[in-house]
Amino acid sequence: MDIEKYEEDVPPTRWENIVEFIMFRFRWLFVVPFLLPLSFLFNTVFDIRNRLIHLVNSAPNAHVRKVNYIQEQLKEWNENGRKTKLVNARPGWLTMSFRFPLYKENATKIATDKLFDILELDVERMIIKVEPGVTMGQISRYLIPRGYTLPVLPELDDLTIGGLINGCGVESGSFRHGMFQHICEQFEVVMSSGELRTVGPDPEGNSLFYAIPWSQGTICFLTAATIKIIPCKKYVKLTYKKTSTLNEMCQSLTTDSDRFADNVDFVEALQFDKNKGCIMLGEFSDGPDTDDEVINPIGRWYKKWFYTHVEDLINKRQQSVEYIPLRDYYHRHSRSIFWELRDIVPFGNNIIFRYLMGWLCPPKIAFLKATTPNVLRKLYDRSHVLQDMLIPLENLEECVTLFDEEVEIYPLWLCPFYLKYQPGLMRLKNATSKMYVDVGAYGVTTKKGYHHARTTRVLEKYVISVNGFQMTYADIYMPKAEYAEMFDRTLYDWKRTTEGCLDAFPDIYDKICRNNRR
Ligand SMILES: Cc1cc2nc3c(=O)[nH]c(=O)nc-3n(C[C@H](O)[C@H](O)[C@H](O)COP(=O)(O)OP(=O)(O)OC[C@H]3O[C@@H](n4cnc5c(N)ncnc54)[C@H](O)[C@@H]3O)c2cc1C
Ligand SMILES: NC(=O)C1=CN([C@@H]2O[C@H](COP(=O)(O)OP(=O)(O)OC[C@H]3O[C@@H](n4cnc5c(N)ncnc54)[C@H](OP(=O)(O)O)[C@@H]3O)[C@@H](O)[C@H]2O)C=CC1
Ligand SMILES: CC(C)=CCC[C@@H](C)[C@H]1CC[C@H]2C3=C(CC[C@]12C)[C@@]1(C)CC[C@H](O)C[C@@H]1CC3
Repeated sequence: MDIEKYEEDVPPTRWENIVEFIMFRFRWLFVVPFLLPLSFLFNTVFDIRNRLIHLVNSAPNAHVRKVNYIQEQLKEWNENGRKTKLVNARPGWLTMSFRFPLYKENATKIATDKLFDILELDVERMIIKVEPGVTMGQISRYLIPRGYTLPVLPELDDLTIGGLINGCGVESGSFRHGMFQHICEQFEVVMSSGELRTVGPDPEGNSLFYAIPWSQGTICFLTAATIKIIPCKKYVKLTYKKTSTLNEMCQSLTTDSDRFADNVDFVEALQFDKNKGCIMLGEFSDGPDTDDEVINPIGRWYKKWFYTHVEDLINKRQQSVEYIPLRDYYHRHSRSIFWELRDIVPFGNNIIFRYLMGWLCPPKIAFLKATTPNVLRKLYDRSHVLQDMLIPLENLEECVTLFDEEVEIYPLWLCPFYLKYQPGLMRLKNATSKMYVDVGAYGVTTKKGYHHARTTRVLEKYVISVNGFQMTYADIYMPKAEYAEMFDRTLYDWKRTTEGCLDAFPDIYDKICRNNRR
């Protein structure tokens, strides 16, 4: 029996329960009048700034200066005797996870957060070179009007290149192209010595190239990444297919996740309860061929939240087809922050609210994070689930059944991705590339018997047993030895030893474990 004690074991007093309830139900009183306008203002100003930078093309010159500054910081740290650990300066409230890093408190903060510009687009080599602070929203806004896109472009606007490479990234193009790390061609990095290096999959330097993904900035600082681009079209022709049993979902998703299929560019599924689900197959398209076909610009402010639209469609028909503007498709889960906004602004999907205030949505995730009151954090600590488990597709049925038994949060996000056999932390144990699926559970659970830490441990143990991986932005309770069972540390440890990282950076486990995050 698991007898470990956790913070969440102390039950809230009656008074705390009442305050939590009020804060949870009425948080919108702060979010709607304050955070929505602030988010809108911030996004507008940042967008104007980016357009100006592109116009004057100052980013490449500024990049050299910014990298020099990082090197100077590291030189000084070396001269001072390498006494502290190194971390990125990006403040905790800006990052895409629920937690704040405690490990940054006494560390030396290196200024990678000043690097947030697009450096170069080369359509002959079909690559884009970007700084690590560039976000998915910035990239899609820049590339799509020029006729290109990233093969894997994760949905939330504020995810950064640095986070998706040093953490990980997955999206509906992943069934064909793999994870975010698999579309990267080169990394420009600064080592703890201050040395600037460019590494790629070619034999010279490839071990460093393969060691960086998932390493959470514990080997070197990423200062730029060169990423593959592909041509795109104006629309995605999206076919929604209802599934009526879990078994049907698993069978169909397996058949549909065919990375060699000519007419499928995106695969994603939503499971709405134990039985009902929807598989969505997307294809790049120039638009409808006939007048009967529907264009649905789902990103517009007055449109229903995407996941509710999907559920409505499958409640009416077994199969439907729509044409969605490409950028609207990529950011389909942004407006409702997957399904998190329903708890924060409960009337956010109401038609009147959408028409009047929808254009201000969504609130910036970073602002929500920075302003989460402590009382609410306690409630979230006890009953908010935020987990992405990456498991072989063949285990999907038992995994969803386990999620249903343990957390019972719907919709569940199901995103198949191709996992290449490659060196690095995500190395496959049986040396064969195969189709995996991300099972994502986001939201507050009311499941009886749910215990934030113990339930997560149950899920973690299951994931290890099927050679799966847990996304490291989420709460991780497994001990270090289990982490080393889940992830292959061979290359990582070798690189850390030979590149002088041991005294320079925290160990990866010390960055991701629950104890070192608030
Ligand atoms: C591109 C690249 C370049 C590299 N270059 C170098 C280099 O130049 N120099 C260097 O030192 N390292 C290098 N490494 C790191 C290298 O992966 C590690 O040093 C690793 O320990 C080498 O082990 P291996 O390849 O023999 O076994 P692996 O391929 O790591 O072993 C596969 C699995 O078998 C197990 N295993 C291996 N041998 C045994 C055994 N005898 N008994 C039981 N289990 C076993 C391992 O634990 C592992 O789970 C490089 C790695 C990469 C990816
Ligand atoms: N669809 C998807 O795939 C989604 C993914 N996510 C997760 O969110 C995270 C990304 O969020 P984001 O806010 O962008 O990133 P974060 O700032 O959270 O960074 C994630 C990790 O990467 C490290 N890192 C970031 N930039 C650099 C750099 N330039 N050099 C070295 N290390 C770096 C950070 O180090 P340090 O701790 O020192 O700051 C941190 O450990 C990822 O972990 C991803 O898995 C979340 C939602 C959706
Ligand atoms: C698609 C994948 C792989 C992951 C999606 C994860 C997101 C749903 C979460 C990442 C950061 C989370 C935060 C919140 C909701 C869920 C995420 C966006 C909050 C906005 C929830 C409310 C809190 O007060 C603040 C949280 C900040 C982080």
